Amino acid sequence: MSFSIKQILRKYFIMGSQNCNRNPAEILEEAVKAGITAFQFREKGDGCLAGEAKLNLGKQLRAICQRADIPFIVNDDIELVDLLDADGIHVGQDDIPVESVRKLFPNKIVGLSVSNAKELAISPIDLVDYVGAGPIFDTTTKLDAKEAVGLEWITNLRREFTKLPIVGIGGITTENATSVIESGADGVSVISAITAAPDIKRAVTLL
Ligand SMILES: Cc1ncc(COP(=O)(O)OP(=O)(O)O)c(N)n1
Ligand SMILES: Cc1ncsc1CCOP(=O)(O)O
Ligand SMILES: [Mg+2]
Repeated sequence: MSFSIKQILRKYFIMGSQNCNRNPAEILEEAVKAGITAFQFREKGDGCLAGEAKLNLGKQLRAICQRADIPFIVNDDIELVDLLDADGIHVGQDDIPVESVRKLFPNKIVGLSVSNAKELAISPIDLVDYVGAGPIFDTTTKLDAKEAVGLEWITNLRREFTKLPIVGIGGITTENATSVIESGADGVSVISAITAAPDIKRAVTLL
């Protein structure tokens, strides 16, 4: 894979079966064809799969990304990284510490959620490949999401870290995606803007 992290973050699609009202593999295929630049397998929340069913879906989605040469990132689940030969892992502030993740996977993409200055102060930014900043806007997709922090959070992060790869997350739509990039993010990460889109090709193109 020869992409830079900033290119990978451009149109970063996140999804699990709980986000899909039809076959997740079909949705991912359409999103890949439409031009997403990375995918995160996030099987989490009400109605999500577990155990073998989760692994099997992961294998299916991993294969789609492999064929299209799109980076495949696993959310939270350390064990799945090797089982699915993922390109990376995304963790949050309450997940396995970044120091351990980096030790386990010295050569994989590691992403960390950072939602505010307090979290930033305790985050080993030098150990991660990118930061997921948000929720920028209100979202109903993640029930335990923190309060929306607004575009200002992206502006602040960019001012402090001129070179750090940053992706915005939370409530990002085809209408507000430009404002996230204009505030200094390298890309947008979305769930419902793609999974709930009546026309995935159009949604990804607009993003
Ligand atoms: C790109 C990106 N940014 C942030 C998150 C949120 O991670 P986290 O805070 O650990 O919450 P969960 O997704 O695990 O519920 C993310 N997944 N991806
Ligand atoms: C996983 C996650 N982390 C912070 S907000 C969020 C959900 C994003 O979903 P949507 O793009 O539908 O608002
Ligand atoms: Mg997490």
